[in-house]
Amino acid sequence: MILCIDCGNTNTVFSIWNGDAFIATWRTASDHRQTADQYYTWLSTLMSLKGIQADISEVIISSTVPRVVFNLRVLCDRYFNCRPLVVGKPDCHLPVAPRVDQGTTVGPDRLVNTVAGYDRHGGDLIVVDFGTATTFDVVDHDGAYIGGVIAPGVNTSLEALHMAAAALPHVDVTKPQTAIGTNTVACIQSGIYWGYVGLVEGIVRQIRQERDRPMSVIATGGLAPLFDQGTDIFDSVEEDLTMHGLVLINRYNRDLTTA
Ligand SMILES: Nc1ncnc2c1ncn2[C@@H]1O[C@H](COP(=O)(O)OP(=O)(O)O)[C@@H](O)[C@H]1O
Ligand SMILES: CC(C)(COP(=O)(O)O)[C@@H](O)C(=O)NCCC(=O)O
Ligand SMILES: [K+]
Repeated sequence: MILCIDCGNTNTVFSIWNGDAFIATWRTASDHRQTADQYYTWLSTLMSLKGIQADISEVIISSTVPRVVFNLRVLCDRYFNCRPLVVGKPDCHLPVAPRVDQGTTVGPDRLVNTVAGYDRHGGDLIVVDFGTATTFDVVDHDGAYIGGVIAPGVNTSLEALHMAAAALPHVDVTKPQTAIGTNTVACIQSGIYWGYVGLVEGIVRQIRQERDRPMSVIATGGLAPLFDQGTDIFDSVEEDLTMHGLVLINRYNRDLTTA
């Protein structure tokens, strides 16, 4: 079985691929202080609760938090007796190289989303990922990542507003029925929700204008389904997109070494 790990700035998601399907997915807060032993205790408990035998033979990691990778490597070495494939490292190959400014490091999550999106939809694609940051990845006709957009994430913006304004509480993001809020919480929720709907629609419009061709738009990340309710800009919402990309990249690299 393959263990796929997607570490974002807020959450780290572990999924187990049995060769045909993901048989389990678990989430923990991203924290570089979490040790290999802590990961394993947590993971093995959840696995035994689901009755999953621990025959993990391969691990692939995408991490937007570089410091987390060290302990994840120790986890693989100590408990799964394998060397993980880490997206973005020189020994992890991608089907198509990104075309960006020389010296730029593209977030591994964005590279993985590109591979997954291209596999499912073909080229000329925009992938919107609602994470700690809201990112837009532009995928060329041949599957290359050619750049995109990084905007503050929905919860990141809410937190910044709460921190900066003495009288504004922390609120949870939901879809308000109306744009006009009649109390403070409703006003903030409207600003965030309809503000992000406008941000996504505006950026997609701008990208399409620059590319001057039809482009599909797919959304992923924890908050994608909520925002999908307020716009018809998305052709699909795919919560498993990053995990799907990790499986593809793992297979691609395995095929290269056995070829
Ligand atoms: N289903 C959900 N409902 C509400 N908030 C969510 C949900 N899933 C994720 N979030 C929030 O969205 C933000 C981004 O989460 P996530 O996609 O895990 O980010 P990252 O990949 O950057 O770690 C976080 O603040 C998280 O708490
Ligand atoms: C933009 C990101 C912070 C998004 O990370 P996330 O919201 O998934 O935690 C991450 O992809 C990153 O650190 N990127 C490096 C710069 C770039 O992609 O151009
Ligand atoms: K992400």
